[in-house]
Amino acid sequence: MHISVIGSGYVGTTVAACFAELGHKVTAIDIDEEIVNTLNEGKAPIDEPGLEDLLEKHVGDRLEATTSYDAVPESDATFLAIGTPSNADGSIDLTALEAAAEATGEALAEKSERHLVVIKSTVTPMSIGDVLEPAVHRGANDNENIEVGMNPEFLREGSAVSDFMHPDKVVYGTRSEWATDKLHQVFEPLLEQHDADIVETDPATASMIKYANNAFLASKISLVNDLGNICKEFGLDAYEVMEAVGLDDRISEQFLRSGVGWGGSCFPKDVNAIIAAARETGYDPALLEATVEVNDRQPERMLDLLEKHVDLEGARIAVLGLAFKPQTDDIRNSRAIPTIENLQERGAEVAAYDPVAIDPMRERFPEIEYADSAADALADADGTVVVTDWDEFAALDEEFDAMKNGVVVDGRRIIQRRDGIIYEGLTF
Ligand SMILES: NC(=O)C1=CN([C@@H]2O[C@H](COP(=O)(O)OP(=O)(O)OC[C@H]3O[C@@H](n4cnc5c(N)ncnc54)[C@H](O)[C@@H]3O)[C@@H](O)[C@H]2O)C=CC1
Ligand SMILES: O=C(O)[C@H]1O[C@H](OP(=O)(O)OP(=O)(O)OC[C@H]2O[C@@H](n3ccc(=O)[nH]c3=O)[C@H](O)[C@@H]2O)[C@H](O)[C@@H](O)[C@@H]1O
Repeated sequence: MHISVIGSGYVGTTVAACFAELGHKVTAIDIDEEIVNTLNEGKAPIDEPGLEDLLEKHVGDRLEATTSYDAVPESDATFLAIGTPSNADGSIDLTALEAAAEATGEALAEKSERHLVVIKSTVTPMSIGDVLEPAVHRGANDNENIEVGMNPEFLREGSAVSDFMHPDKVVYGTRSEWATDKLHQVFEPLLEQHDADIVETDPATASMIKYANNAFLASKISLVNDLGNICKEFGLDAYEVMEAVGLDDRISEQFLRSGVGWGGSCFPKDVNAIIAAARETGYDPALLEATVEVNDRQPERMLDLLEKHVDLEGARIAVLGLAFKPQTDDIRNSRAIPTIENLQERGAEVAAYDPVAIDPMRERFPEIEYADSAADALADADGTVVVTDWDEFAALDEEFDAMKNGVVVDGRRIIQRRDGIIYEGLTF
């Protein structure tokens, strides 16, 4: 098959490279010329394990990038993987996706065979029928050969290629048997090599499945954090408790790591978007609001613990970890951001370190000190907080001896307790 993929960010580039690996001819389309040029050199515009190998293998052969939508009508199906950020009130901002949907429609206005346009972006259920389908059809001058479907994506940053190639489920959100068959032709080569459940449903339900998935995972972590905070008050270790709880198959051992909370480009925006969409209907999503509230409180709790041992006014505090999770330089909604803001409000001087995420954080906080290593950040520090669970922090040992006061508040349960430090786990 020939597939066009509009948008070459985290999802679009991964999807395009993986479709090529599955044997499809792929045209990747992005408005950003720099991204297109990078892709056509066989290089990855984002840092994801295995992605550049796939691009090197397929660019110039099965995979080509361009800024032009001309290849859209020549392809058999088009996937839209455009960002869906938040408005100031948390609701979904569809501006970029709607523009791309309309441009896709325009490219298909003269097409005389049936063509499937698939929304890959995460969008609120009603926005497909209310905004995106109308945009495609408006662009296509109501060409009746064009149909819109939904195929949500569940990959994680840091393991995007592997997650795409080994999904638990593939969701086909369509309005006709023809569209379901078309989507199945796209995924058949993947499903031949990997056993995944196929869910066949309508587009709105498909997009709600995506929100429910992310809301469930974010709420699971917030629940674990709430229980973890209670454990801490009782002097108990939430990790020991959750290890036992996770033995229950109905709960599962995954996503039970308590600490400073969830960040990233998706959980915060998606939980807020579904809350805003629910409120628009008049429904008050009380549990999801609590999910956000618990998450927002964790950095402050971490600093309250620190302040039990250190007067933060004028103190030098090392912040270990700036990325929203390990194996990425992505700082979007990282828990390091409220942690640093809060430290500044409390009068502390921040010495920050991360193996890869210093440059993006420097743009956000140009005024703080960035250390070249964890050891340098710890030197002469009055205290340290651990925000990201990078493996290299687990190996820290005598580096703590260079601290002025060896107070360590561990937001991720990654630091080994040792003599000479005052260790406080956030939930343990
Ligand atoms: N990042 C992730 O791990 C995941 C993201 N998603 C969802 O996938 C969607 C895309 O997310 P990302 O890939 O992270 O976004 P991104 O911001 O990394 O990439 C979007 C790309 O679209 C391009 N673009 C914007 N307007 C365009 C237009 N009119 N025509 C062509 N290209 C255009 C931009 O230049 C950019 O390269 C979002 O809805 C997100 O929620 C879903 C699962 C995982
Ligand atoms: O919609 C999306 O974009 C994606 O969002 C998440 O993926 P991602 O944000 O890349 O990363 P996760 O591994 O889920 O971690 C998210 C946050 O939760 C935190 N987390 C995770 C697990 C845990 O037990 N505890 C915990 O605090 C991480 O530190 C991180 O800040 C989902 O896991 C993906 O399935 C989904 O496709």
